[in-house]
Amino acid sequence: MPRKTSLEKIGPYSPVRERISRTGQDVGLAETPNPEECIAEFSGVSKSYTTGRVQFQALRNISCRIPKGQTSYIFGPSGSGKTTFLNLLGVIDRADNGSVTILGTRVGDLSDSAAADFRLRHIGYIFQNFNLIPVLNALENVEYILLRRGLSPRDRRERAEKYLHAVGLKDFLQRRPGELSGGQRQRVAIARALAGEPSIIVADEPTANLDSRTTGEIVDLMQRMQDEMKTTFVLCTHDIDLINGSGSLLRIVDGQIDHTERLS
Ligand SMILES: Nc1ncnc2c1ncn2[C@@H]1O[C@H](COP(=O)(O)OP(=O)(O)OP(=O)(O)O)[C@@H](O)[C@H]1O
Repeated sequence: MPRKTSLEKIGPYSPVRERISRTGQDVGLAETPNPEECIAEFSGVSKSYTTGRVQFQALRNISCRIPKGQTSYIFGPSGSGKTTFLNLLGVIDRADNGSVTILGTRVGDLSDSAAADFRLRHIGYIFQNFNLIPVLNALENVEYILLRRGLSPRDRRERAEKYLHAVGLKDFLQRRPGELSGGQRQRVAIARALAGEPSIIVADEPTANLDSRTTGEIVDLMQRMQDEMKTTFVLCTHDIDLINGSGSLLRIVDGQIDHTERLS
């Protein structure tokens, strides 16, 4: 029987088959990019949550690598463990077992204050509900992260303007989040994530609160920013339409990675 191509193995997600061109090569966990081409590695990672007396295993013995300078899509149905995965990669939470290594640092071994410092220096975040500070305007929202990183007022202003211009908000710098559309708010959040010039940007369902036209614009923007700046983006979604362009796909089902794919 002929060997199934990797996209055929994706099975019920037929839009992927239709929409994504590919190398046809199933990467396979053992063959995922060489360690030197990777920015992060999960090794035997498990994570469970306890509610009352019930324990739920959200991630089971996950091993994978995240390639540097590309977009990786963490794709899977609701409840499959995508956010849990992203929280470990974003150093927001710690694994129960196994290790998460980012830029050569086993982040689970860091103290709370060292983890906070690591997040500030290396990770940018984009959330589905934008998480902007309502009393600050667009410029100040972006400057705030740079203030925390110790940039001078002049450097903060220059850098915040540069990234807000890059995401198409040149004329909206003085607007507060409440005076911006959903798409514009997410553009501010993307500018904020980029402005810190982090090693990795993690984006958890970044278009979940946007209409389909705005979703397309935001997806294109993130792709363009990734192409131009060669930042590593890791984006989790249950929406196949977000998977656009090149990079890697990791599908999570029931807390396990059941498929990896190099996209082109
Ligand atoms: N803090 C928590 N306490 C208890 N259970 C949790 C907690 N966080 C997540 N879970 C459970 O762990 C599982 C994985 O959740 P997770 O949010 O990682 O999935 P997801 O793939 O991101 O889902 P969605 O696409 O719906 O956001 C789910 O069954 C969820 O109910």
